Amino acid sequence: MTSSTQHTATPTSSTTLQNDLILRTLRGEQTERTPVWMMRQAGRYLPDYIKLREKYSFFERCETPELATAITLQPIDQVGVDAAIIFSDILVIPKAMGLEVQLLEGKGPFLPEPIRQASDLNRIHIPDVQESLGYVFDALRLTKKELNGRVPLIGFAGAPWTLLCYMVQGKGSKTFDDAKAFCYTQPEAAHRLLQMITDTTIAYLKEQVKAGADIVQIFDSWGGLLSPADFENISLRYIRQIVAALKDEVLTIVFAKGAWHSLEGMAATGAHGLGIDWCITPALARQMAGPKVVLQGNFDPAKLLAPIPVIEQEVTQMLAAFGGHGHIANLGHGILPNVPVDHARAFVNTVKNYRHKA
Ligand SMILES: Cc1c2[nH]c(c1CCC(=O)O)Cc1[nH]c(c(CCC(=O)O)c1C)Cc1[nH]c(c(CCC(=O)O)c1C)Cc1[nH]c(c(C)c1CCC(=O)O)C2
Repeated sequence: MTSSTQHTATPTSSTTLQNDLILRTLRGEQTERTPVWMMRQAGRYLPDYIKLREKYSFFERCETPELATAITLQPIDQVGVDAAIIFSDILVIPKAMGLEVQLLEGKGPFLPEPIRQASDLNRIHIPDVQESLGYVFDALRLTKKELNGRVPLIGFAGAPWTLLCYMVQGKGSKTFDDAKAFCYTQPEAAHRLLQMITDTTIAYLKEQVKAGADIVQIFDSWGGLLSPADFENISLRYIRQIVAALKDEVLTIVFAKGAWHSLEGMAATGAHGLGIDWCITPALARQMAGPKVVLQGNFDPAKLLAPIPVIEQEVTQMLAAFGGHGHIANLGHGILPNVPVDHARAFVNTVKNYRHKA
């Protein structure tokens, strides 16, 4: 292990990294093979994670840097992905802003006192991120040290719209209709909330970069619930602010699930990479996003439940469809909890063994 002094981030330099494939890809360089990682790779489907879950609550796991680091490293050691993503959650932001957030076993997030009207905004604030989220930065620093240059480290945050969904609805939902109703009936309060989340997220991600994140990804898991016009007005305009504030300091990836209609607008934010799900072909995504931006995705996570030979065949087809350049192999959404570890490994190894024919 290297020195115990604090890590000084050098986000654009990869000289100390043994595997910098994903960084070079995001910078637009041609690489010897396609890099690969999996959204939600830390946790859920890994037996060692499930053991930790019996001993510590979800937020204990997030807030104890030694636990967060151990969980972050599990897929590096056990599945062989080309990047680590810090173990944390998008809901640490609503918590830091002053809302109570619970994670109910088997049920998901629960916020007992959600935001429902303008006066509720008095209950939340833009936090000092060092004070309220210092544990995330500690976890990033410790993970960076433990990784010892093996692979780059990805930091992340939820997009403001996706965080509003949980802060207003108070729990998971297929439609987030209370969150939408809030935006459509009280637009002034909704935009005030979105701006507060945006300001917090910018400060938060900047500190993640200082603590060692080589890449930051913005997860807009519920972007696809909005019409193209509403996506622009409620989601993309805030993502644009976040990317603008970060893109000269760190490599950025925007993943707005289901919002493929706005790939052109997302590319125009200047993000280095855009995540896509399995409901769009690589060719159409490339056409919409333009030639420059890197595309990340887009394997259907449920297909990891298929037999291994099927996974190998379908991953090979996906890689061919992306054409070899400007692509980071990933799933089109998070890995499912019931995926066998050797199926996840088959996904990763198929990418690693594939060579695109010139
Ligand atoms: C919407 C969202 C959340 N959290 C996240 C998103 C965006 C990505 C997506 O759409 O999947 C992001 C997230 N959550 C977690 C990570 C860790 C890093 C990684 O492995 O990618 C990341 C990147 C850990 C977690 N966050 C959570 C778990 C599972 C809880 C547990 O294992 O006890 C993990 C490993 C809990 C969580 N947190 C959230 C939900 C809906 C749930 C419950 C259902 C679920 O398991 O996904 C909110």
